Amino acid sequence: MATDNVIDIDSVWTQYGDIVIHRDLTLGVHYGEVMAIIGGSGSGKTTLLRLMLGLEGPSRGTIKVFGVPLQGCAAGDLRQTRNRWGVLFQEGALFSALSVFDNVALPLRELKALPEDVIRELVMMKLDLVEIDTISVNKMPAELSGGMVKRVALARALALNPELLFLDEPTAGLDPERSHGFVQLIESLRRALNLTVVMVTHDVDTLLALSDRVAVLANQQLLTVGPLWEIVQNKDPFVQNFFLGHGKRCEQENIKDFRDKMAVRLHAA
Ligand SMILES: Nc1ncnc2c1ncn2[C@@H]1O[C@H](COP(=O)(O)OP(=O)(O)OP(=O)(O)O)[C@@H](O)[C@H]1O
Repeated sequence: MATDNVIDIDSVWTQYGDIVIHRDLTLGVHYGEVMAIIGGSGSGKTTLLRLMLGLEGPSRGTIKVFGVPLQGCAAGDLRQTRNRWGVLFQEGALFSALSVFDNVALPLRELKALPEDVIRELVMMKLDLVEIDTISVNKMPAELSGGMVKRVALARALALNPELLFLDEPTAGLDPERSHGFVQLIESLRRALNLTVVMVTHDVDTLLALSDRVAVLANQQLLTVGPLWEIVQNKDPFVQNFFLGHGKRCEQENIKDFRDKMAVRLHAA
């Protein structure tokens, strides 16, 4: 059945031995939205991300990305589908033995279809997008600040012009100023590149700045999903604790942000 979703998670169970991590979880990610996933430690956020990336299979249920079921599809279809998304792993996860340039070039070289001069042009374009200057192109990851590592990793995630971007704790390890700058960069790029974004985060400021909807995982299930201003009104103790002291701010700022986003979309339509 055709849906308006980029990702369809349908009745998914994840189990390790007797331990159930996800119990009958169903969630759809709409085209063009930023879906944030929150939940307590061990609630299964990273595992859910790994399921959406096809790095693990569920014990039961199905996961489709761009309408392609990740389990049981032909290897070629899976490869093609993977080329339509980019991933920013926690801590950047750059290859320490490769320069900035080679890290970003890697997904392009893996296509085995592009000449080196085209790869050079594309890499420089992506590095420019994430505001990395030409002086840093030949640096090794160990020579970069935490903020630069994130931006290079973002350039690599965008190397193949993805339609879908996965972010795992995008601002973890950054000080508030760098975190704010990085969130602004993601927001401007996702608008400019028309991206659908799925992100796992613990950070309320990141949620406020980026999320259209928030999915809350608790007790092995999807507790609730909706826009932030609606989520903060949920009386579940995890939700109340998560937004402790931020509730009113989330409601006020997010309602305003929600209106702004709607105005942009209505204007664009
Ligand atoms: N391969 C595995 N084998 C056994 N247990 C696993 C495996 N992968 C994850 N788990 C368990 O699944 C649970 C959920 O882990 P997950 O990393 O998804 O949680 P999380 O919500 O991302 O937590 P955190 O916020 O602390 O990173 C944890 O109890 C973890 O120990």
